[in-house]
Amino acid sequence: MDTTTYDVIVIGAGPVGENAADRIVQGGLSVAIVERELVGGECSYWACMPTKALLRSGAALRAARQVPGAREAVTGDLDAASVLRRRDSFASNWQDDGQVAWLNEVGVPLYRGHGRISGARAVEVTGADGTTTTLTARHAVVVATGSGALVPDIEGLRAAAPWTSRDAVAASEVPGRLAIIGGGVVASEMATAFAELGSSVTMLARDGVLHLAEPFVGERVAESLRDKGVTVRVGAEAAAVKRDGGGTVTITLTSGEQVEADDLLVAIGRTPNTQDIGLDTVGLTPGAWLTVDDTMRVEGIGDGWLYAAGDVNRRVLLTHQGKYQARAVGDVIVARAKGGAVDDGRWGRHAATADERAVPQVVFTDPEIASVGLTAAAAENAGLRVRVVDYDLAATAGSALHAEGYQGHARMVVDEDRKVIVGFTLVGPDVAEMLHAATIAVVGEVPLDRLWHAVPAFPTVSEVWLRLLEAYGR
Ligand SMILES: Cc1cc2nc3c(=O)[nH]c(=O)nc-3n(C[C@H](O)[C@H](O)[C@H](O)COP(=O)(O)OP(=O)(O)OC[C@H]3O[C@@H](n4cnc5c(N)ncnc54)[C@H](O)[C@@H]3O)c2cc1C
Ligand SMILES: NC(=O)c1ccc[n+]([C@@H]2O[C@H](COP(=O)([O-])OP(=O)(O)OC[C@H]3O[C@@H](n4cnc5c(N)ncnc54)[C@H](O)[C@@H]3O)[C@@H](O)[C@H]2O)c1
Repeated sequence: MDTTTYDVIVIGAGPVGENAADRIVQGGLSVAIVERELVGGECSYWACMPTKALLRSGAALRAARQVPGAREAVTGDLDAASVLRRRDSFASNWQDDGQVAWLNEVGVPLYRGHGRISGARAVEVTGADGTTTTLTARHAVVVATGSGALVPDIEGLRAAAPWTSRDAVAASEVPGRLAIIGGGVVASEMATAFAELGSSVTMLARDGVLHLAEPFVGERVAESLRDKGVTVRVGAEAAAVKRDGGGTVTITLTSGEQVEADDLLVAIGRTPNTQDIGLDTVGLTPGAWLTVDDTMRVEGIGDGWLYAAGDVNRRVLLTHQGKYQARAVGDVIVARAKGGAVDDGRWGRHAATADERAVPQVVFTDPEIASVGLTAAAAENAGLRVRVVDYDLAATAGSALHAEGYQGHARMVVDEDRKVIVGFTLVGPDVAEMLHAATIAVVGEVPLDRLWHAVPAFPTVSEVWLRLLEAYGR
């Protein structure tokens, strides 16, 4: 058995592990990274990038069809084979050479294999050929092992070989009939993509469509899915699943009704990849999410050598937010190792403060949903004195130019005591790129009377900022 020592060991080379390692090297420490599958993680091969590639062609086609002049030039339907090929290229054909080359470039040695903590500051790596290498860390171990799809205990479900998000994202064919259990982000995006690619989709949205967002979000996405021919069944819950010899899947609902499909996607959330990473060797529970403080240090570990960033700590299951945590964790490990000052107060360099109240997210459905911070309901639940201002995005000059029949909506949630925006939601075509202005307003806690002087250019959809402030009373 080979034993090698580094300042820091990172387990998991997804976007978060890669970024943490990079930051640690930039800080002047040595670091090794352990990866059991593909360097780049879920996001690169089975999540963010390939899903957005699956959705982009449909969005481009819709956009062209909404503008006279361009509309006449578009004569056919989506070419599914071509969409899938483009998806393949955005998943780098499930090869990680490019990302491995990047690790080499930044000076991070890669250990391929399954990583397990084997005691304080020790990680055992088991390679595909069964050989083991023990890595020891002088300062810290960072767990960035991410999450996997959660499959519920529904009678017959596992035996029916359902799709998880990985299967949907990497599908080589478009199923004739696709049923989806779930009404969240994966379910909504995949229902959009497969409906546009030609599947007949049934969505079993037990708790509603995107039900944690502002209420108008789910309403608009559900309406648009129905317009695409998707059967959206809010409140429907699967009780049993069976796949027959011919391959047809039958889902029996708790109401007794049955839904038939060729494939069934389960998209009801995630489970942490912590079942087999040696948590028991340091007194933690295998299979549990890792609870961390604002510097991503795992709670309950002796002298604090263990950190967890990204999906695995459950703070926010988004790539950009995980990478933000990775920057904080990389920098704080370096600071602590070198005896430097630790800036872990609110909005400090070593704290992922934005995770609490300023998380931006774009859901690439039709219409797109772009949101940051708290919904009105969440702000009220947090005890804030809230004022909600709504505006019809279609009433801006920019939106009329952008597309014929543009439909959209904006909501600004104001903390009345501080006169700052704490939440912002946009629904409409191409609103994704408008989100960052709202993120800056929320994170910067920009007072509304100063925001008045941030004048949106004419004629853009961003003029909604002016209209919202006028509606507020400026
Ligand atoms: C379908 C889908 C679409 C998504 N779309 C978006 C989006 O558009 N935008 C967005 O921001 N987020 C999106 N997400 C969420 C995003 O994918 C995750 O938040 C992100 O991948 C988390 O990064 P991570 O590095 O924490 O984990 P992961 O990306 O899961 O990477 C963890 C890595 O650790 C490795 N690993 C695990 N255990 C071990 C072990 N014991 N030893 C060695 N290696 C190990 C894994 O192989 C993996 O490579 C999407 C998620 C899904 C499922
Ligand atoms: N564009 C993006 O940012 C993007 C895209 C896809 C995924 N993601 C991330 O990936 C994560 C996983 O997405 P997801 O859609 O799997 O989870 P989710 O948490 O977004 O949605 C899960 C849905 O399943 C429902 N549900 C839970 N248990 C159920 C059950 N037993 N039966 C039926 N329905 C049930 C919930 O009510 C919810 O609507 C999300 O946290 C999200 O942040 C992000």
